[in-house]
Amino acid sequence: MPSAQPAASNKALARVDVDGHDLPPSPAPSSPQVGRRRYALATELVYTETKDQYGASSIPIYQSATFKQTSSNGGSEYDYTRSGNPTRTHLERHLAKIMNATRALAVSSGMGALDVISRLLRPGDEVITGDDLYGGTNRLLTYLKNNQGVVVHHVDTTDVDRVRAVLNDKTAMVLLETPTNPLIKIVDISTIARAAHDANPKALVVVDNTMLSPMLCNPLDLGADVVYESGTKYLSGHHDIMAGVIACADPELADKMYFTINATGCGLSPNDSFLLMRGVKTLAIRMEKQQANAQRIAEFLESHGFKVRYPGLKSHPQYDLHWSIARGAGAVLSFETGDVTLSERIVEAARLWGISVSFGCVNSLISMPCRMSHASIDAKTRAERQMPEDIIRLCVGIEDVNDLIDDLTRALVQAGAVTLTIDDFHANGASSGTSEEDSATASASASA
Ligand SMILES: Cc1ncc(COP(=O)(O)O)c(C=O)c1O
Ligand SMILES: N[C@@H](CCSC[C@H](N)C(=O)O)C(=O)O
Repeated sequence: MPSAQPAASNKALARVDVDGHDLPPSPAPSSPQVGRRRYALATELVYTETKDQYGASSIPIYQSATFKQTSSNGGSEYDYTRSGNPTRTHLERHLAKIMNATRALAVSSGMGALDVISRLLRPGDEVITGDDLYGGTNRLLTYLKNNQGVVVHHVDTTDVDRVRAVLNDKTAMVLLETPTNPLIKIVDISTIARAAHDANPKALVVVDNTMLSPMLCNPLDLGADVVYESGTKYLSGHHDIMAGVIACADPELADKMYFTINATGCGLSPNDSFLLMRGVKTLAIRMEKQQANAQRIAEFLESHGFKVRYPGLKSHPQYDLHWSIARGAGAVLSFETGDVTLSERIVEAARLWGISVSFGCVNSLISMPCRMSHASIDAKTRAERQMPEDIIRLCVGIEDVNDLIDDLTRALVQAGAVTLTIDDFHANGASSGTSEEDSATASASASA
C-alpha cells in the first residue's frame, strides 16, 4: 500500500531523516517571502496577508486534525495537523519574517523548543552553556548529561575567555541566554559565535532570546545558527498560552528540527497558533510601555540603594555590551535586599504585583527565583553559581507606572526595607490611587 504523501510544504520537508541520512535533499521552502522584511519591525509585526478565500483579515483557526486529499496519493497541501496546519504555517511564516530567519517552527512551549533543538545532539557531543540560566533549561541539560551521554560545561559566558577555554572540536553546541535569567548578565553573542565556529565549524550556536524577543534582538544577525524563544512570554504577551518558537537560516537544519516536531508531535495547536499570532501583533507597543515602566522602576529602586540588575541602568557593568547587541533593555529586572526573609516580606506585601513565575506579559509580576522559577536548581549548585537567595525578580507590565511604584513603595515600607515619611512616599512617585490606608501603613512602618 503506498504511504500517504505529506502536504506540499510540510511533506516535502518531512522526507528528511533527523540525521539527514538516505533521503533526498530538501526542496526549496514553498514560501520564498520568509525572512524578508519590507517595513520597520513594528509595521511587519502587524502586517500579514492571509490566503483565506473570504479575505479574512485575521488567520482563521483551522481546528481540524485531518485534511481531505484529492486522490489516494494525497495531493493536498495538508494531511494531518501534527504534520502541518494552515494556522500554524501562517504563524511560522510571520515569525520567520520578524526573526530574520529562513524558517521558523512553532511548538508547544519554550522547553519543547529546546527539546527539539537538543535532539540534534548525539552521545559524546559537548555543550557549552552559562552558569546563570533559566531553571528549566538547566534541568533539561542536566537530563541530557545524565541520560543521553552529552557532556555539558557550565561556564560564565559573560567571560569569552572562559568559553574559549572549553571550546574544542567536540563542541557541538554553545547555548547562550542574554540577558541571563535571573541575574541579568549580558553575553557577547557575536564574539562567542565566531570563537565557536573557529573551534568547530559544525558547532551550533543556539541563543535563547526569550528575555528580549525579536523586537529587541535578532541573534541570527549576530552569528547565531539557531534562535529559540518561549512564546509564553513577550511574543504572546498575555500569559494565556504556552508556546515555543525556533528559527534558523539553514533550511536543512530546519528540516531536521521539523522532522522531530512531526515525529514527536509537539507542533503548536491551531488555537494556540492563532493566539500567538494575535499576541505578536501588539509586541512593539507592549514592549515600549513595559520597558519605559521597567526603566522608571529600576531607577526608583536604585535611588533607594538597592543593588539593581537591569541593562537600562548605566550602572550595569555590561551596559555598553548590551546596547551593542540589543535595541532595548527589556522589562525584567532583579534586585537584592541582603536578607532572604526581608525579600520574602516584600514579595508578600505587594498587591498590584502578582506573585508568579514567568515574564513578558501585560501585568506585572514579582517573584523569588531561588524558590520559584529556579527552584529546580539545587541549593548547592545555586550557591556555587553565586545566585543570591534573596534576589527578587520584577517582570514589569503595562500598568500605570505610578501605581506600580506606589505599590512597590508600600511593600518596601511595610516589609521594613526602607524608611519613608508620607511626604517621601509621595515624592517617590506615590500619586494617583494611593489610598489613605496605604499612606497610613507607610507612616506606621516608617516610624517602627
Ligand atoms: C529564558 C527562558 N527560556 C525558556 C523558558 C521556557 O519556556 P516555557 O515556559 O514556554 O517552556 C523560560 C521560562 O519558562 C525562560 O525563562
Ligand atoms: N514550575 C515551573 C516553573 C516555571 S518558571 C517560568 C519562567 N521561565 C520564569 O523564569 O519565571 C518549572 O518547574 O518549570
